[in-house]
Amino acid sequence: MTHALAVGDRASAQALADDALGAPPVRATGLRVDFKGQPGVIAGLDWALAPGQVVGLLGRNGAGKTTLLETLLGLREPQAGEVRLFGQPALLPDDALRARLGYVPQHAALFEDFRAGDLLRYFRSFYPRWNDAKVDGLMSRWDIPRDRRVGQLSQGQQQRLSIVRALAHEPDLLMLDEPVASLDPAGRRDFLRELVDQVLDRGTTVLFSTHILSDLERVAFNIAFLSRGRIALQAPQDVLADEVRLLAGPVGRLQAAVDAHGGQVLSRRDLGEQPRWLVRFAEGNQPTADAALRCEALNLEDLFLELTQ
Ligand SMILES: Nc1ncnc2c1ncn2[C@@H]1O[C@H](COP(=O)(O)OP(=O)(O)OP(=O)(O)O)[C@@H](O)[C@H]1O
Repeated sequence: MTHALAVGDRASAQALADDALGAPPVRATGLRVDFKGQPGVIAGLDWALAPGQVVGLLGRNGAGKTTLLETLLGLREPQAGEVRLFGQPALLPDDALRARLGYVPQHAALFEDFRAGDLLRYFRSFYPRWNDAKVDGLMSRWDIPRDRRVGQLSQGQQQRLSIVRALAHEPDLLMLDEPVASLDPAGRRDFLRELVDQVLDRGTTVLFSTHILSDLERVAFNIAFLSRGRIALQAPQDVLADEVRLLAGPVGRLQAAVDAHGGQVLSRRDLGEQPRWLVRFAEGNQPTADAALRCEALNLEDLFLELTQ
């Protein structure tokens, strides 16, 4: 007879296994966040990020991306479940763990009256490590005047400053909430290059939310789709392109194709003129289209629309 493990048991069993293998940067177990009148914004999420992974988090407005990032970082207490960062409870970080974390919130509550340079000096005092050369390089490359008050910087400059602040102490885990929303295309490209460098140089684990799919398409990030409080799908982009197909045709044909090719149905719309299912097949094992069955690969935007409806 098997027994379902309670979340607490599962979390501690997982913690033991993590300790044996080296704890991952992020491990969420049975995570649940409810808001008044809105239960299940995060709905029993089990998720982990591997060291050095760079994950783009996608989801519609209100899907819960900010809530998820805040909860993963221990800034918001979940109604159920647990988050561990490098094996430590996210809600009880010690100074050493704090120094390993970097966060760029969606609306940076930067100190408006501080001059940009003073703000960085202030944050510098909190961290055992601070890369002055990186800060100087980014401040001049990104054109942020050090002597201007933060409140007088443009939105894009404030966002850049927030990114500089988060990169300066060389965190091992970096979470960014729509970090490029106010950046121009050149700034976005430069930011992405910086992220990639950070990962290549230091093996930083990065999780960032974004709505700008074209940026993701340019870099081979791992993509995670948040929908209905869970990660509906996560894979590197090339794997998504190779393995995920939209099938359209009569339900019987769709089921037959899934059965014959061992597909995993990710979403299905059976109503309407032509039912269509989004299905993941092992590489090289996709059904072929015929007169009764349409079978097509999707670009990131179409995949987003199908998965996050
Ligand atoms: N403090 C709060 N109190 C009540 N409801 C909240 C609170 N914060 C978020 N919510 C609700 O939880 C849901 C998820 O919000 P969240 O900001 O996490 O979404 P998001 O995916 O980051 O959205 P966006 O893409 O628009 O930034 C929304 O419906 C929002 O109204």
